[in-house]
Amino acid sequence: MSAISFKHLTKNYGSLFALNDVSLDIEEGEFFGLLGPNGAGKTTLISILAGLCRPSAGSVEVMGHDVQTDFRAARRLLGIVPQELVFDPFFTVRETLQFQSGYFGIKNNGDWIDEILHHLGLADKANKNMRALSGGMKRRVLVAQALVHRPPVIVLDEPTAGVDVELRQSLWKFISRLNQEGHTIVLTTHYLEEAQELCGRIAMLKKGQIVALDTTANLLARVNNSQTKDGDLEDVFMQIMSEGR
Ligand SMILES: Nc1ncnc2c1ncn2[C@@H]1O[C@H](COP(=O)(O)OP(=O)(O)OP(=O)(O)O)[C@@H](O)[C@H]1O
Repeated sequence: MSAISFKHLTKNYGSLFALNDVSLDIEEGEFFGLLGPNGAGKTTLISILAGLCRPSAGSVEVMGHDVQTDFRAARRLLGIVPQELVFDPFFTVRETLQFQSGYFGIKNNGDWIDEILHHLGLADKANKNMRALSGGMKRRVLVAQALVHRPPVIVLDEPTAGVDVELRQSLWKFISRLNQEGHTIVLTTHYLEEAQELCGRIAMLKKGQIVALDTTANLLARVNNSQTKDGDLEDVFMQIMSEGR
């Protein structure tokens, strides 16, 4: 069974097709990268997956559960780290995570919350109000929030935008560990060197369509190395995006 299965997914706003007949299967245990320029449709794809946006046509399943007809089961299997920082400023970090656990009907989640706080370098911020945190710290809480219910599938939408080097490294170490433990990871990022280092397989989106889907190694091998630096995903990306213009 696939971790995530997008089936003939289309989303249009009038004549603008944010997604145009996208089909894609992400297998259990993969570290998968979703790349594309601004406006390619990455966030739309994730919003439909999260049940925040309805497709115009097609469907999505998370481990066999349809995100529309079987929303609760599908949502429980997913941990989503959104791009935008949205919080209740009056809660502390710990309260935010306890509240999120309650949303999934989980009680006595303190040990796991402590573990997440520790791995994300948030332990000393646990009792601070959300409004008192810096942007980078708030982003760490977003990651923590996505993990409170121990979801097998974790989706990160540009998690390192505006984040310092130290957090990037600790975040990737933690996420890689979760992947090694069997979690499926889906990542969107504009930092191609991160995708190159972390992702086993990559889909590239352009104007709502998949224009490349392959292992990272095969994508890197695609570009003629006499023209480019050896094995640089940025060159591959630029070449693929310029094709068929
Ligand atoms: N509510 C909406 N109404 C109209 N058009 C929209 C709406 N939401 C998204 N779009 C359009 O759909 C297209 C895909 O947007 P989307 O946010 O999915 O791209 P993205 O790949 O996530 O881009 P970025 O890298 O900038 O985050 C864009 O052209 C965008 O302007």
